[in-house]
Amino acid sequence: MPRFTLTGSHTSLSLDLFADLHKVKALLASAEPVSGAVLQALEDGLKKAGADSSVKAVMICGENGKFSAGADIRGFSAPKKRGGALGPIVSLIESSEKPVVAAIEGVALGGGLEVALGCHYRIAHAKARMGLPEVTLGLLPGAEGTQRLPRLIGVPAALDMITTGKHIPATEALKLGLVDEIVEENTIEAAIRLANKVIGQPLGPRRLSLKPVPKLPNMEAFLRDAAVRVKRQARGCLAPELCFQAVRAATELPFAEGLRRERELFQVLLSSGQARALQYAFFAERAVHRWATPTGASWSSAAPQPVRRAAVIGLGTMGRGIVTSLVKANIPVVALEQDLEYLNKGRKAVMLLLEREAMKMEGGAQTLDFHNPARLQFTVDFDLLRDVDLVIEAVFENMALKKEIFHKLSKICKPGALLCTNTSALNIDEIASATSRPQQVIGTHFFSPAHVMRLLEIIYGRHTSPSAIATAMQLAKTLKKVGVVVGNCFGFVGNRMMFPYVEQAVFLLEEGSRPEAVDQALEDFGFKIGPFRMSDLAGLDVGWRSRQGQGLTGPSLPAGTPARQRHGQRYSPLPDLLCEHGRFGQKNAKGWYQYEKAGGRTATPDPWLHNFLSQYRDTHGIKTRFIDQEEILERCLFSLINEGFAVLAEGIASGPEHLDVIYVNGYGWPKHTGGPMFYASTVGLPRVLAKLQKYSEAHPDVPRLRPNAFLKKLVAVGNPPIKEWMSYLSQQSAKL
Ligand SMILES: CC/C=C/CC(=O)SCCNC(=O)CCNC(=O)[C@H](O)C(C)(C)COP(=O)(O)OP(=O)(O)OC[C@H]1O[C@@H](n2cnc3c(N)ncnc32)[C@H](O)[C@@H]1OP(=O)(O)O
Repeated sequence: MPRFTLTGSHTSLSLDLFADLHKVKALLASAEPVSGAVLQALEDGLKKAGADSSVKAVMICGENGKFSAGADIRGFSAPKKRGGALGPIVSLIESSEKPVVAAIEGVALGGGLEVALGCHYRIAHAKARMGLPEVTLGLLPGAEGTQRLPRLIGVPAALDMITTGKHIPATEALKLGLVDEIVEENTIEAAIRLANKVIGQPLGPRRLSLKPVPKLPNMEAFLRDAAVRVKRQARGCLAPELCFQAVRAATELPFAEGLRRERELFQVLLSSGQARALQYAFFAERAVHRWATPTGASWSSAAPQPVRRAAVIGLGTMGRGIVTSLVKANIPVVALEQDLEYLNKGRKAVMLLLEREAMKMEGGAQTLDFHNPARLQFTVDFDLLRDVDLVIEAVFENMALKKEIFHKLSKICKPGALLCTNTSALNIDEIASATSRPQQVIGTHFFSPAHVMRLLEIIYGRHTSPSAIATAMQLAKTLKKVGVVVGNCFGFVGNRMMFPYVEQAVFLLEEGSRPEAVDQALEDFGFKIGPFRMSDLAGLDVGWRSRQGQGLTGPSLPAGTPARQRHGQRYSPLPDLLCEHGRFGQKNAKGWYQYEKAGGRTATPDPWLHNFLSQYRDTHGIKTRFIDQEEILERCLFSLINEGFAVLAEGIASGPEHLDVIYVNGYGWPKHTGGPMFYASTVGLPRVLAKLQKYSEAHPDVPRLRPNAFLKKLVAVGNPPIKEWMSYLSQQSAKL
């Protein structure tokens, strides 16, 4: 059988849409409008195969063990490039009079999977992954995928894949009927065998466009529930809802009309700002992986050390999540606590988390081996840390305690061991000063719950070695997290930018707003959870202890300090007062809201709090005023963004995408806006500046509302695109 592949000897066919990753990257470097050429080559190839009577079947495969990662994402924002041209090619494949078999190895994603859906048969390697991730890029599968997939695997499974964009393993694809066969050995040979077998068999039943969408006994009810679910999960993101509409069209319209609807919806998404933001977020995540420090260290100059065994100190909320994360990544762990009581409590909690994770993984290829002491050992004996490659300290935020632990580690651990501190704000250099090896001390700031949240903020100190940074970045990858390398300052990047945001939220309460109004505005903007609900969840006492430590409240506050001022700046004692009234948040059923019980999750507005706020305003002579949603958003978001410019100007992060990746992955910032700095670029820096100026004039005692000099400079030079921002930072003003 003559063989026609998309790749191999027809190398030109493997370009762009059908490229393996290596090729996609190569393409990006070239200015050639290759996509059209590839589509043309495909069309020509198919026509040639159709016209050649010696060709009995066609096999489509990828190159270098990968079927296709889909369209070149950068192409969506390129001028004149419009998606959709692939659809007719997929139709052409399907209408072939000779059987076409897709041989799927590696990945078949997006347009790649849509090509496979046009084929009459699909065969996949057992390790292959498939998906329609367009929704994660703010799009929908616009090459007829929303109409073919439901016909093949049914509406519930298709809707799930298309609205979440998840990649599924070949084993699951086989169960769903997405592929006809999976093989452990050579996929291409197996595909050729299959093609030979099906020559001469009728193709009609294999053409998905001719199949009806499988009926459900309760399709209407199913779609109604699904619509509500998708909308709730989308939280303001357009793509999942439009993906849903396209799939619903498949259930209501004939194939050709469904395609028209798919194209219309695709165009709406393509021209939306959200698609641009989500595509920016895709590349931002990859950009932060290419870390560099002011001294020029990077992957190319620093090799990560292997982490064969790790230790975690402290089994509180963070430590438990970190242990779970390490076990899930198959790294043997020693978990250490200060005494047996804490150890037993921690062990129980870790085991519970791991049981739950094991249940989630049931039926999958991987299993969790955590009952074996060689994989997970609980101890109170520091000596067991002698031969670990890496230690993560996760005790509570107390500098003296952390220094004591690091001093001990420096004496006990083997010379090459990496010493990590899971602090959310404390000075890495000061912690490192307690050791004899500051080059091996690094901050690894996990986010709660640590086995779930994707972000790992990696903080280098003055003496941290490049290899320590590379090891921490490699660890992030092993833990399936996104590591972001940042410099050392109070709160690092994430929390430092969060301070002004929370500060504004509380000031808004002083001036007349309510927690539920502020939370609602920010949740409508797309945050997973507003600042007051978040603070109740985290526990109000955490911040209270920290402020006491900083001398901002509590017994060490000098007598006569004005209630609403610290160091000459505006300060709100509201959060302190709530704690003094014994309101610590969810843990004791009252905080900014009231809850059904201690540990309850349902926040209800609390008349006590409303009354307390009006008394507070009376006491301090504050005239209550109505604060609209616009002011809430502008003050909270723009003050956070303003701090972001300060972070960039000080060289704490090497680019705005670092800040965006941190916020999207660690702070619930809505990804479809790209992150705070990308959002600022879409709002327009002149507008951000003007608003900050306005609010700063109204609140001269709030320094964090004063527009940062870097922001002013960017406006002065004409509001350049985000990718050019860093070039306007003078060498002198940046540490980088
Ligand atoms: C009408 C026609 C419409 C078609 C719709 C589409 O096809 S939209 C595109 C759908 N495809 C995707 O969303 C896949 C995106 N890629 C990935 O999920 C992952 O890259 C991967 C394929 C699973 C591989 O992951 P891995 O961790 O191994 O590598 P990286 O993610 O680091 O990627 C390596 C480099 O390749 C670049 N890249 C990958 N896919 C694309 C792509 N589709 N377009 C452009 N570039 C892509 C990626 O950016 C990395 O390069 P860097 O230089 O490091 O940025």
